[in-house]
Amino acid sequence: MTKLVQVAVAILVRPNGEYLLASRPQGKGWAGWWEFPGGKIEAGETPEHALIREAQEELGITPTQIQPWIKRRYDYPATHDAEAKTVLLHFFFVSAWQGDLSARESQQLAWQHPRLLNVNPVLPANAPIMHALNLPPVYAISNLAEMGQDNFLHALAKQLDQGLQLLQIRESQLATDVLAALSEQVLKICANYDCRCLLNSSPEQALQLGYHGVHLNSQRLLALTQKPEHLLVGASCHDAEQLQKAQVLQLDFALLSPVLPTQSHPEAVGLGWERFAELLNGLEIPVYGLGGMQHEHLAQALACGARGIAMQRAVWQQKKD
Ligand SMILES: Nc1nc2c([nH]c(=O)n2[C@@H]2O[C@H](COP(=O)(O)OP(=O)(O)OP(=O)(O)O)[C@@H](O)[C@H]2O)c(=O)[nH]1
Ligand SMILES: [Mg+2]
Repeated sequence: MTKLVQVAVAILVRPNGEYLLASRPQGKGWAGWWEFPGGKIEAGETPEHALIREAQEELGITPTQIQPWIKRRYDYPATHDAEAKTVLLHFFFVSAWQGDLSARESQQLAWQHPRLLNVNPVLPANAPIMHALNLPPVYAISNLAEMGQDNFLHALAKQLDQGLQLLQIRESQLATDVLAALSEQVLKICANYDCRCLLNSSPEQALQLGYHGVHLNSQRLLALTQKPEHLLVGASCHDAEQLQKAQVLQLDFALLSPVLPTQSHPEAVGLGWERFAELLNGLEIPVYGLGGMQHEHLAQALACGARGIAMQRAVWQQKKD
């Protein structure tokens, strides 16, 4: 049996979404590969303590805002410079720290834009993490039925100004020509921002209307045999079987709902956070929680291992800070 190594891993994030990678120094196993700063949890340490100690040792900073995220197990084979081992990685987001950041172990440091990874290779255990970081923590869903088009476009402009990066247009009640006109307007506004738009429809219609992506409902997901090309693809899931299907097809992300009771499906009880976390455990594709979500639920969703939250109502209301 190989040994199990517990590791605390820090994803340092700047307000603009960039995150920090470091190269593994010469002399360590997998030297030259890129990773997040961090290291082994020592006996008697909590993962948080190890995270802070490692950030001090490797970067000369003390994290002050720490958010637990995914735990991930990975089996490393033996290589020319390292023995075989199994790691249990405890990932944390670190969004604030004290001290001046510097490379204390002669490692190289590189800030990465979430969508333009420009260093390689990254440690193989991190592949699904890099994939998840391609996506932002908030996924907004349109709600014309309740808001009307003018209010929606107004609220959209405001959210784009505040950094919204992922949007689903979910308006299957609209006639084709009305949807086409709305889509043109939305895509035009979003083009001025770093926001990707998905249409809740068929891949064919999403492509035809010029969307960046398609969002499949669970029925479309279950009927799908191959990931549609040239589109960012998300899918709505309600159980383990649907999540598995989204993973097998290597979709870009899944939406799992309803986490909490919601106005749109008042008859549904909601999975609850515990079941939500259970369903996410071990999954390799990024997942958003949907159903009764408010901005303040983001930390809880991340702690369950989700990439973030999806909102159809609260996202269009002004954030209370
Ligand atoms: N720091 C870090 N380690 C990772 C990541 N992904 C990943 O698989 N690992 C693995 O987790 C283990 C971390 O050990 P480490 O060698 O960095 O430990 P350390 O900083 O305490 O250094 P040490 O070698 O002096 O004990 C390594 O096996 C490494 O391959 C990551 O993103 N960051
Ligand atoms: Mg380390």
